[in-house]
Amino acid sequence: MAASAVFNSREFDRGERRFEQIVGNSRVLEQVLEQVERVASTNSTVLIEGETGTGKELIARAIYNLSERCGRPFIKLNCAAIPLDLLESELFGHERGAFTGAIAQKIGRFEMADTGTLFLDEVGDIPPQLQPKLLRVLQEQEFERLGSGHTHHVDVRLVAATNRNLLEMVARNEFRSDLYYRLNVFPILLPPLRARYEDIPVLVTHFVDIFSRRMRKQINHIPPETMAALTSYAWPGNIRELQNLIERAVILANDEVLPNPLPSPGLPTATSPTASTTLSGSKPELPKTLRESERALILQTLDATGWVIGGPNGAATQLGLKRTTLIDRMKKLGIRRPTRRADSADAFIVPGQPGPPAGP
Ligand SMILES: Nc1ncnc2c1ncn2[C@@H]1O[C@H](COP(=O)(O)OP(=O)(O)OP(=O)(O)O)[C@@H](O)[C@H]1O
Repeated sequence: MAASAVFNSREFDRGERRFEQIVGNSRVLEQVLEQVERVASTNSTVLIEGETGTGKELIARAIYNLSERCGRPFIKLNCAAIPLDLLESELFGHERGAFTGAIAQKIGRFEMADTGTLFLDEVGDIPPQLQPKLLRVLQEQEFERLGSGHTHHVDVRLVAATNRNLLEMVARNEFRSDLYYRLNVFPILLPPLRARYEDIPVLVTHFVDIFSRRMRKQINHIPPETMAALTSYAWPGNIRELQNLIERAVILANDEVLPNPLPSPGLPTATSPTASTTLSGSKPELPKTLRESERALILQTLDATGWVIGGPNGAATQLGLKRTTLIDRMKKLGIRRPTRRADSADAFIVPGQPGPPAGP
């Protein structure tokens, strides 16, 4: 596809093609991949944190692929997808007759992953009553199947992922602190797509390439205004949402031109409930100039962070900027915190019009 030649992707430069499936050229992604390379060869537990759709599973597989355990089992379990009463047996297995319905012996994921890697997705969803058992297997590498007194010894490397804030869960007594510290040996934070918007053009061309080939459709042109719109959208569903919208755009494409899959402001949103809303639920604007794109991105990020500028979760960090640089840009772009007008509970002063300054 012609467009992929236009947007140069650093993934093609990575000499050893160690991260073939991971596309992006932002500094933050580079830093994540540096951490992956550093930890992969060890046997240490890794905790991958990030919003849904940011690529946590891809990172878990990359750790496995670069590790000495590559070629041995890679077993995955999404803890949120299994009913709570079945999770224990799913993890540790059971003997026949261990509970009503246990008509045969079952091997659990820890046993399946022996000598290899276990990827526990949504680890924050492990219920409190199971957490001590998980802690034990991580520390001692031993466990018993349900309904059995026989202790099994395993050699399993754990990679866990979560889109929840485990530290806050610890503070609320929903997650055991000893398990948290055991999981948090080597944390890797995968930032949301809106905090690495430099990755968007290469991801767009990557997915256009994949879907156009799959659908045997030629796409030769991505109009700059389409790319600008995609680059300034907040992507609450992250890369998964981008992937799905590009698939739709390829289906809709005519004359080898990729249409803008984001709904226009004011149009009905039936085709895409997520694509049509920002994190705050407002309609995305489609900027035409670079200045408008920058303004839209800053506004969306401020919106998503509740107008908090500083701190680890603030807009400046999310945008990869120093706090003072962001404040400076906000002043130049006339961005001020929206506020309610005294005469109407629902009316807001339009961002960019005079209003009180943003929060810290
Ligand atoms: N950097 C990337 N380059 C190419 N594709 C990516 C990238 N990151 C994510 N993807 C793709 O986006 C989709 C979502 O990624 P993945 O399932 O790894 O996200 P996740 O964070 O594990 O999501 P969840 O929290 O919902 O389980 C997958 O199809 C994955 O291949």
